Amino acid sequence: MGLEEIRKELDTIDREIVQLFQKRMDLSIEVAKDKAKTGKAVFDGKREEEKLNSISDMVGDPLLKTPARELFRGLMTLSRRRQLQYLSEIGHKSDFSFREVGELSFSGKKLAAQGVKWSYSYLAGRVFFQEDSIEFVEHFQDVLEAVQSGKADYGILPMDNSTYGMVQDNYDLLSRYEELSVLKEINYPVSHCLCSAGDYRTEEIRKVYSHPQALAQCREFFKEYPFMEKIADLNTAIAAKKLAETKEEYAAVLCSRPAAEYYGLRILQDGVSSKENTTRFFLIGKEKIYTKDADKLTMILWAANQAGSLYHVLGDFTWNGLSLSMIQSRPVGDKAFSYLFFVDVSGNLSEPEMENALSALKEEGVQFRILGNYLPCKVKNS
Ligand SMILES: O=C(O)C(=O)C[C@]1(C(=O)O)C=C[C@@H](O)C=C1
Repeated sequence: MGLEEIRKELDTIDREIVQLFQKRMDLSIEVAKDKAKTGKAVFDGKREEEKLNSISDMVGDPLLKTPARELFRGLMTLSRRRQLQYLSEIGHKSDFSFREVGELSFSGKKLAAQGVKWSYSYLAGRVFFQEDSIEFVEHFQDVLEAVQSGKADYGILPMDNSTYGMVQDNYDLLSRYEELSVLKEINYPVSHCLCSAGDYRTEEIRKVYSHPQALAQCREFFKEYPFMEKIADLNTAIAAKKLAETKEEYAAVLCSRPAAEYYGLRILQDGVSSKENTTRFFLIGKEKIYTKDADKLTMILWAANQAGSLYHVLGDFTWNGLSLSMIQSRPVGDKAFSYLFFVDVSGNLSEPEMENALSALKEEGVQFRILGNYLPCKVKNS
């Protein structure tokens, strides 16, 4: 048989497959109608497992058993997706404990930020809050404690940096505060300058103080000056404030330009970090709310430690046409080499696609927590 002939036969088979596929999907609606009456869950794991086993028994070629299982798992996922779509069309809503609100209001509200004035948390917080509504705390955890206890209405935390990656401690912290949620993402351009208390040239500096993230974001700079000792501090602006007080000789800090100016330091070099260096901050609140224009959702997933579980979980998003922009893992802690996943997905909780994807996860018994559904905000370089 030549290629032309083979293709003709493939076309005939595909036509039959499409007809059967349509027939199967029509039956899915009938199943959904029945389940709407009886209240049975869309997902029936036992039935799916039995079906997959009988499919692999039916397939003669051992090499085709696993692909056939995959094909039918896909078909049943589509069937569930169609059923959930139908159920949401007839008014069945899932409760994800988040409420849609008109808009977020920050006026007259207090924001907790780590550090001191002109820290990057302060600068990012200033995008939405007046100077006198920002209260400083010492550690990142204190930010979450302040929101949890009601001492502050909101809190701000750096989560990721475009040069150095995730702020692991803050992801770990956020996973532990179940009552809190993410209300906004602020992408703030971060440009560090090297500054000292005295009149030095860059090559005379022997010690550089800053937050470990800032020191890491300037690693290209340190390659040129390997003799400089890098010393971690709680915050870039705290380091600047301390140096202004101690006036330590041949020492410098990496901090924002406004921090250097405010604490009266001398700028030896500006733009030490890369031009594109941007930090992603989360604005944290206590209410589980989202706005109509929210188009990004962050969640934590606990995927079972078995073959393909993460693949199937993520499949629920792709099957619903939702794109994943980030996935990062963190150790769970109490069990060696057990991980949870932070996932960013495009979409809004009130859209059927999102509702369907999350309902599918819920029905499949996947453990997850929505951290927030928000509209990201990008601050331009000043
Ligand atoms: O049999 C059912 O209960 C269905 O909903 C149908 C179906 C399928 O497409 O075969 C889909 C979802 C269930 O998890 C199991 C099977």
